[in-house]
Amino acid sequence: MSSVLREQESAGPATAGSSPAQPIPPRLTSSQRTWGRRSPGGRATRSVVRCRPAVAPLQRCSTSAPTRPSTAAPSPRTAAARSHPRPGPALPVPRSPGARHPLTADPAPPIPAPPTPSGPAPAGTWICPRGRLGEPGCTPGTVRQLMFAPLLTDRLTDRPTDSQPARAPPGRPIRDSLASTDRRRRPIRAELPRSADQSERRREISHFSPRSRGASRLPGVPRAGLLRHRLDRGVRGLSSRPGPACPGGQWLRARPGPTRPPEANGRGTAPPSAPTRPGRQRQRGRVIEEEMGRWQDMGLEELEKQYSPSRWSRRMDSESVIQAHIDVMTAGTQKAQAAARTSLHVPYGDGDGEKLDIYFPGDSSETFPVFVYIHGGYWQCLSKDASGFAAPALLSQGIAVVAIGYDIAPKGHIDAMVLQVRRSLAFLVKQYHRIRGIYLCGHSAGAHLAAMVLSTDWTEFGVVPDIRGAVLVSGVYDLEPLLHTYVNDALNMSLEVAQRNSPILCITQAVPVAASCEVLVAVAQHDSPEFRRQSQEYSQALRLAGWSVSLLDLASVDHFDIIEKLSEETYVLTQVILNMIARAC
Ligand SMILES: Nc1ccccc1C(=O)C[C@H](N)C(=O)O
Repeated sequence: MSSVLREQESAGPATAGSSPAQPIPPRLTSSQRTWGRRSPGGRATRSVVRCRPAVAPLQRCSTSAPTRPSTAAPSPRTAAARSHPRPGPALPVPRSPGARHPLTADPAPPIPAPPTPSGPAPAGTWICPRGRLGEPGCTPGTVRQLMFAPLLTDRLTDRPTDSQPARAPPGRPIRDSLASTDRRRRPIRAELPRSADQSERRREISHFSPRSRGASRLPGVPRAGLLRHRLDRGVRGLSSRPGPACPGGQWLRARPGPTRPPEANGRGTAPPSAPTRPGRQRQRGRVIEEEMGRWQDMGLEELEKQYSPSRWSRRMDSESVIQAHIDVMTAGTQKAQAAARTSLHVPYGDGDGEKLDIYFPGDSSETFPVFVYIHGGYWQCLSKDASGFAAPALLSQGIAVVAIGYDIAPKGHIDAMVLQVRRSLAFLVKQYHRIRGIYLCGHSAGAHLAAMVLSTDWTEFGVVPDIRGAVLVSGVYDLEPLLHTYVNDALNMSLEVAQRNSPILCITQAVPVAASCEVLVAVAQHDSPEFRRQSQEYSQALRLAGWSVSLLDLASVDHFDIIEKLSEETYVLTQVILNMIARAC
């Protein structure tokens, strides 16, 4: 181990050197473990699993799952991404037993035997193997529903590369502010051949999913051109009181009003009460159907609401849910630091913010998988000091945790943040030779940064991190809509910056080895429709580029507790991550 990474013994009694690193224990039945695996030949699988943390009564589940035809035509945006100057991540990592990692001095350890199935899945586990629903491993109460991603076409347009930020003139929808570029754009359909099998599946899905009648997509995500989504009424307005201080940065709070003058950062004004299209409402608190358009057609007020995750939580009001999030993440991290052996504030660069925290599993003398967490906070809030909360659940399974720090805005610029997280990974790989695979995880803005890491050309870094999995939780993958919201006040992105930092525009064609990196895109039921759409479209685009991707729609959670609960060993996402690591080890 490099001296820079030598552990500082800050271990508490619980884990310090006590338990030897255990191989990740089996948690799922053999059929369950096949969930999300790659199809023969390395083609990406496509699966959307809607799941519920608690055991829920089985509604119905289908019995077969088609894979995307391998002859699928790439979307124009994917095609554009392929010609992007950045080449795809090449991950030439030997996986055979006894092989040497090209970047380590130590021989790679023998690959442990896959976990043996032992009994039924833990309560609340919902994982469904593709094509095996209905088999013994897929028991009533474990599966809510299985759906397939739709073929989203309306956002798959080619983009201008203007360096001028877009503006929304007063009283006009965002779309009008894009007129100079948008009118030149012709929406290009990226439909894939639709087999009879797929049509059949859509019928099955709508039959089995009464709450998503006729929709073969995530609820809340638009059908091409027209969004018919359901959401609870009772979205709370925001208080005008100033919010609590946000550790690591300024307080983030969406303003209720859109009355701001046009500014150089790309935001413009919008009508004070830019109406969304009329929706059909039932009673307060009950499910409604509402029609909305693309983000370009939204008024600024609606767009700000869509990009204010706290306004979609059903647990608390906007300010409370953010404050609770900060508190929970910080307290969880402190608890983890008190119990684990750690190396804190390890510099990976010269900048003040370029530090990372390492949490070591009980026995770190052997090689171990590393879970690298990139925090969220809209690139303006939180820090690595609130990023160790998931460590206890992972350390106990022999997985090290690394929390990455980066310079948030306004000090940090989005280009710099992307570079920092890339450099932090390169640093880890160069400095520490006992890493047995990296599993990236990012939440919200951190998911964006993690997604940018996936499209890194590592040649300029001199190393190729062995990224075997990526878990992208409630992320933003197309930054352009943010240009028109309060989020860009601190980020100050131009259209050009937003585009070159939009993962959906940087997707690289998966090469066979890169395809062995499993990507899990997770989104919360109570994320906003725009967040949900972004997750769906990004996962779809990755899949079309040959990546192995699963889209996970987590029921009964919002933008914040979807990640907070990672501190719980029994939480479904924790189980998915453990399972992903077990499969890849
Ligand atoms: N993702 C976060 C993580 C931590 C703290 C805040 C956020 C936010 O997104 C704040 C945003 N202004 C909101 O209205 O929800």
